[in-house]
Amino acid sequence: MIGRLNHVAIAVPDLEAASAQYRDTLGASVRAPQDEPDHGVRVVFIDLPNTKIELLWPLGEDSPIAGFLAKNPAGGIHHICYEVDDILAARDKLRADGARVLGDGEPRIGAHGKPVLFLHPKDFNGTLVELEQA
Ligand SMILES: CC[C@H](C(=O)O)C(=O)SCCNC(=O)CCNC(=O)[C@H](O)C(C)(C)COP(=O)(O)OP(=O)(O)OC[C@H]1O[C@@H](n2cnc3c(N)ncnc32)[C@H](O)[C@@H]1OP(=O)(O)O
Ligand SMILES: [Co+2]
Repeated sequence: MIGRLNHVAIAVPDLEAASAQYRDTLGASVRAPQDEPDHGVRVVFIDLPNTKIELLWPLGEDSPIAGFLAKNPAGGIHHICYEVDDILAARDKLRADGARVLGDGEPRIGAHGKPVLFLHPKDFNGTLVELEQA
């Protein structure tokens, strides 16, 4: 079911500093910030030869990453995103296997304009998993 690793997301306390570090110190290709108000984050994508890094910064009062940053003030790996061919079929199988699909279970459009879903970290070895329709 899961396919390519689409991105690894890192929550950061300072998006400009993290972007500059990846661009200047690590010599990576860093895209411009994009606000995702529906998801309560501002994101910066970093293109790697085999996947992407998604830097996440909280946008708005009730950002879903605010709690994570409060617990991890220096930042940290927040989630991993796998691609799936059919996100609704994936959702239904995951539910049938007892995994918790977050939110109301309906895919929402993510940062790449594709439907995404999130799976509870407690069901996947303490790792928040995002699925993105390939
Ligand atoms: C623009 C879209 C973009 C894209 O790629 O397309 C994105 O990726 S948007 C990313 C931001 N959106 C989300 O993360 C949505 C899904 N996340 C959630 O619904 C919440 O963050 C949730 C439910 C995972 C955690 O909620 P909260 O922060 O309120 O913490 P809880 O106390 O409810 O957490 C319960 C339990 O889980 C642990 N936890 C929380 N976040 C993570 C995490 N990122 N990785 C691993 N574990 C996590 C938390 O520590 C609690 O554990 P406990 O042992 O009970 O303390
Ligand atoms: Co993501």
